[in-house]
Amino acid sequence: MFARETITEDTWDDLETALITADFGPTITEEVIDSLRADVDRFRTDDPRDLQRMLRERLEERFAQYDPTLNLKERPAVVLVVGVNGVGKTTTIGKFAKFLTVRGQSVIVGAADTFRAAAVEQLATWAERGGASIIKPEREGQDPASVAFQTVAAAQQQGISMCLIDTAGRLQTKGGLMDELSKVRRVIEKQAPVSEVLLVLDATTGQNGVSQAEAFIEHAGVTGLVITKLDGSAKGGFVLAVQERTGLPIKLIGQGEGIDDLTGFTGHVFVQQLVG
Ligand SMILES: Nc1nc2c(ncn2[C@@H]2O[C@H](COP(=O)(O)OP(=O)(O)OP(=O)(O)O)[C@@H](O)[C@H]2O)c(=O)[nH]1
Repeated sequence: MFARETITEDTWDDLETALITADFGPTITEEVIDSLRADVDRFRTDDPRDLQRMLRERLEERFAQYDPTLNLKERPAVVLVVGVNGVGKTTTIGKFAKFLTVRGQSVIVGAADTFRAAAVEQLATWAERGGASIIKPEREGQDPASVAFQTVAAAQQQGISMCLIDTAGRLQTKGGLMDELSKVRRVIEKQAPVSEVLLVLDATTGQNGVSQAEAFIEHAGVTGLVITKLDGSAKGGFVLAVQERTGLPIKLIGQGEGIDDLTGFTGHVFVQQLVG
């Protein structure tokens, strides 16, 4: 598209297809194309390389509306990780622990998803890989809020700087889940403020995944998003669509199943990768 001699009607058709295929969604696609057509007219250019540069600028402007900075100033900084089943919460916590430990932080993880013993063991494995200690429930089905409480208490007693709390992903009834989460939060806040509530979304589920997570967005006080499985999916546009749809900034992205496959989010870098 950008390597052609000139900008033609085919260029616009191809650009539209590319943006839709990358999961920007129809609204962003239309707005971006309309504004690029206006720019191309205004600057009287027919050079596809100008179009590529202008596309980069348009997307960067939109990303710049959101601040991806993690708020981890409190000690301990308590981070609740929420999201529906299978989106990559446990994996993300392991990767995030590693992300923080290599930056000199000490990390403790709380297994507040207490309903599946296997889930607790999976989290323990990831915590170990990430260099974090872990607080596990004493028995299956223990009140998640009490595990969260013990985790924050352990962080305070041991002077650990970061506290990552894994929560249940089941979408039982919306009411039940939200009651559970608000109890976890209330109990934590008796000891320490909650610095971040990160909602994990799977890029491969696209806009459907956002609908499934709506209850969290409405009721869990989410402060930022983590987008997982961005590797191997050509769905980078989802990253912008999801920010604009939820009004929430993306703070971390997962691009693989390995412990090091989590990075902070920089709109500028992301657009460079996406547009070239
Ligand atoms: N390719 C890829 N796979 C990922 C990524 N993040 C997680 N996964 C995979 O997604 C699957 C589910 O990850 P989990 O961390 O178990 O998801 P979860 O949300 O904790 O799941 P539940 O505990 O069942 O709610 C695993 O097979 C992970 O390896 C990623 O960034 N890229």
